[in-house]
Amino acid sequence: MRILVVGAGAVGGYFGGRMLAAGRDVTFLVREKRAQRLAQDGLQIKSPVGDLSLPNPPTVQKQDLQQAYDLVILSCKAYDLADAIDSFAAAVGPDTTILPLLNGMQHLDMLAARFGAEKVLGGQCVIASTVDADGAIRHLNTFHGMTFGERDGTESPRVKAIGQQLAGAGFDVAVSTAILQSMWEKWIMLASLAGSTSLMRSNIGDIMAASGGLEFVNGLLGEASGVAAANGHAPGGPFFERTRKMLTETGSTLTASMFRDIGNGARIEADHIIGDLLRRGREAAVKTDLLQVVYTHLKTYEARLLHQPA
Ligand SMILES: NC(=O)C1=CN([C@@H]2O[C@H](COP(=O)(O)OP(=O)(O)OC[C@H]3O[C@@H](n4cnc5c(N)ncnc54)[C@H](OP(=O)(O)O)[C@@H]3O)[C@@H](O)[C@H]2O)C=CC1
Ligand SMILES: CC(C)(CO)C(=O)C(=O)O
Repeated sequence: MRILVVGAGAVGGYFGGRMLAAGRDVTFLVREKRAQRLAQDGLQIKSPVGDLSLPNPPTVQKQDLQQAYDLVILSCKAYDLADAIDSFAAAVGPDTTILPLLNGMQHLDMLAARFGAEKVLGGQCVIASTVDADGAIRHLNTFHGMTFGERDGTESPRVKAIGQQLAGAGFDVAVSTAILQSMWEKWIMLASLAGSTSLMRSNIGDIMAASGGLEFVNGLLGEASGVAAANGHAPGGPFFERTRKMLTETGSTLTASMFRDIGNGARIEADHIIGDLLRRGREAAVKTDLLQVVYTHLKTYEARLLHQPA
């Protein structure tokens, strides 16, 4: 199976690198600077479950993409999505399947609009990884899983084939018959964690120590869950309880990558993770007051980034 991984960043570099090391036919679609870095230093993964050093990983840039691939794994940030879609379009043929790993949901609609709904799987990954200043992928804990499935919940031959191809490639793989529900649940958790830690400028433990902190996090989780329910994906009881416990744990040092990105002056997925949830909530007349405050806060940060020197 010919696999094109779009982006060799924290997610794509990690999973693509593991697949490559396991002998899968993987090529990374990259932009010029990343291509140069990979040619010079190779793909380096630093991980508590095992480092990898892959000299000369196969890369291609958009102007050289000529053939269709069997599987396109999409791992760009949401703010790069429109550009990435244009970049990998030449790799999508009649039999190509697209497996996106972005957080949020809106990318599914954008991909379906461009390539046809039947080409697009649902997908998500459980990992915490980042790209160091030297270009190496740093895996921050021991979780590394990828889950995907048909959006209509069927167990199609193609998801079985992809599951077989990715199994044994050095990370956990699961084919799901309820991938949209899983994606919504992850979105609820992430929007609540990213929203609260970014707005309150600290970790969950500090928010819990603050007057009104517990009520704020519970309120945000309630709003996000309300939007999901109004969109036909009410969070399951066990998921909700687990998430509520995790997001309200006294002394927890938990933060979201969005909080850390803000600290580093980096770009964030404000529209994809919070703005889109807010929009869907408004359309369904769900209470979204706290989400609105979070969104305004994040958009203010983005406005400030625009006039700060790089
Ligand atoms: N990192 C994590 O722990 C997790 C991330 N996610 C989600 O996964 C998605 C990806 O995140 P992450 O990997 O952290 O992001 P990164 O910024 O680390 O990686 C994204 C990569 O996509 C590349 N890219 C963007 N546009 C193009 C293009 N047109 N052509 C080729 N390459 C392109 C970027 O290239 P360049 O280097 O040129 O900028 C970059 O290397 C996000 O939606 C995120 O929310 C989900 C779970 C965990
Ligand atoms: C799920 C979680 C919290 C794991 O890193 C995440 O995706 C993020 O922080 O952006």
